[in-house]
Amino acid sequence: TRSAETKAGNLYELLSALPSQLQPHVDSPDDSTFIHDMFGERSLHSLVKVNLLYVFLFSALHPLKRGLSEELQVKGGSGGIRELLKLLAKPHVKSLLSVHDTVAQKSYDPDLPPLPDDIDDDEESVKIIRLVKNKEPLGATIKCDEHTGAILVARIMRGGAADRSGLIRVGDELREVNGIPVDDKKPDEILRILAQSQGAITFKIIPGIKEEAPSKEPKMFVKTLFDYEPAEDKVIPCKEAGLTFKRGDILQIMSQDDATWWQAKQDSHANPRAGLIPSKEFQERRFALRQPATHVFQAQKISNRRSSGFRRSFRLSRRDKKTNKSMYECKKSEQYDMADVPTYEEVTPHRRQSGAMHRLVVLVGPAGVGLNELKTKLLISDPRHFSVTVPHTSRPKRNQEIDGVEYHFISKNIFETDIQNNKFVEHGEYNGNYYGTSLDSVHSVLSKNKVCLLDVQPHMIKHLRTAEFKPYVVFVKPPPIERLRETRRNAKVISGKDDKGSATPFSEEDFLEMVSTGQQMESQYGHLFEKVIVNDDLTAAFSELNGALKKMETDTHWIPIRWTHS
Ligand SMILES: Nc1ncnc2c1ncn2[C@@H]1O[C@H](COP(=O)(O)OP(=O)(O)OP(=O)(O)O)[C@@H](O)[C@H]1O
Repeated sequence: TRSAETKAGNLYELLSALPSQLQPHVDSPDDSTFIHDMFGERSLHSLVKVNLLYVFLFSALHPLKRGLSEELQVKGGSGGIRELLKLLAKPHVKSLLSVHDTVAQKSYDPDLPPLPDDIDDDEESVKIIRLVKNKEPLGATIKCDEHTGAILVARIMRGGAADRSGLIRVGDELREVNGIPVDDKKPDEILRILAQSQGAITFKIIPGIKEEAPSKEPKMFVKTLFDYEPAEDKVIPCKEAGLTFKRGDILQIMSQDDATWWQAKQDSHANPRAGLIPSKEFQERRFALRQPATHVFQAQKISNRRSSGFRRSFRLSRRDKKTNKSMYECKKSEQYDMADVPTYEEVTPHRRQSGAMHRLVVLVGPAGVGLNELKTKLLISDPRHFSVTVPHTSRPKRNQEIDGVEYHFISKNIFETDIQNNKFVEHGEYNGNYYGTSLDSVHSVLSKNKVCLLDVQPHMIKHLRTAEFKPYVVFVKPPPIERLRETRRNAKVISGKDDKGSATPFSEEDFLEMVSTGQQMESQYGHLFEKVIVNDDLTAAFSELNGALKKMETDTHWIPIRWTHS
């Protein structure tokens, strides 16, 4: 027994070491937890122990397998043998060994039922299918044919149990489940029978005439631009078959055969089973039907607040500290654009080739959140790598200023023509003069192979989303108000209401506005943000931003596929 225990001890060690040995071959955290749980199971350890004891008794004492007790008795009376005889005579040891034998001799091959003999001649092609059902759903949906009333397989979920079996096809007609005829039953009742069935389920099926051609569509990935919870979707044909996702998740589209319900799986999950998601067209349609009145109203409300809450400046490039704030009002239309219903965007992995132009870094956030502070820190940290644009203005040049350094000075007429010709990313008016950031000024930074840091109002992002700029949009978000009060105790905000642009400590109203504007921006434009950084502790926020930008340059990121074929 000691030797058996030593073996068992070694085996336990082996069992406990296995999960970490297997770790490198396991991709998903779910699988890793499963392996840990399985090898850590006490019942598995006990089984090993029983088996070893058995093996020890019957192979170590070989050839005494039969009539072991008698043989031992013949051998006579050492203390050890007597003890072993006593042990073997105990009823629970006897039952344990007989259980072992029963289990070891059992055949676990599926036991298929005989073919039913009542098959009609014209039902030659009937299929009897037996699937063993575990906790996993079957991965098929059924429907009642409008004309014939037959129960048909409506959909096979890619990667699900039915799909993997390869035995059930879309269009197959279901005749019986576990011997129960289904032709007089409604799909709901059949689903109930299926849900109640444990273990093996037998289906009698008439194969559909049209065999489903295996899909040869190329792999398509999308970034989701909205949150989806099938349990809350009143029209999904089968809630259990739905796929939950959060805005920003990357999904692989497995089937678009159905115009309303696509099949997709989470790219990051190892689970091969697809789930139902609303198709792009369907989601757009129902969004449009649901929203019209509220959206116009919301857009109006937001744009009223935005004149102060969404303000931005060209402060970094200016030397004149006195008038460096809120110099212009936004002129572009900020109406909600119904063409931009956020559903899915087709994406593809992208990695910047060394030496290739950098992606444009677009920073957005509510006024006062710290965009300038973060930008300045980046510039100081590596002035040869990061840069900002030089803005244009129609105001007269001051003595100490140099054209092309603080500003590009141009006349009001030229400024107006340039506006007409869409030469500006953003422009505005302040004290009777125009100010603006031109597209050329962005090109100029990028062509020097520098990372261009540009802060804009969030509604401008969509104009920058081009193959050339491949913008990497960072949203700088304010922390909760209690943290703002704490961290900004000594900070100054340049008041937008005050023409002199004097710096004053943040007021409670500034904090409230910052937080609420931040929330509005996130809910309206969040689908366009690639990175969200909470500017709580400044040093932490800066290092997070710096880290994200390094990754942007070296790692593979998902970008819209339309940016790759320009
Ligand atoms: N994490 C932080 N902790 C403490 N103070 C901060 C933090 N971030 C920014 N500040 C301070 O808040 C003030 C406003 O920051 P900053 O000017 O960078 O904001 P902004 O977003 O550029 O504002 P605006 O859009 O109005 O120009 C500055 O005094 C800045 O030093």
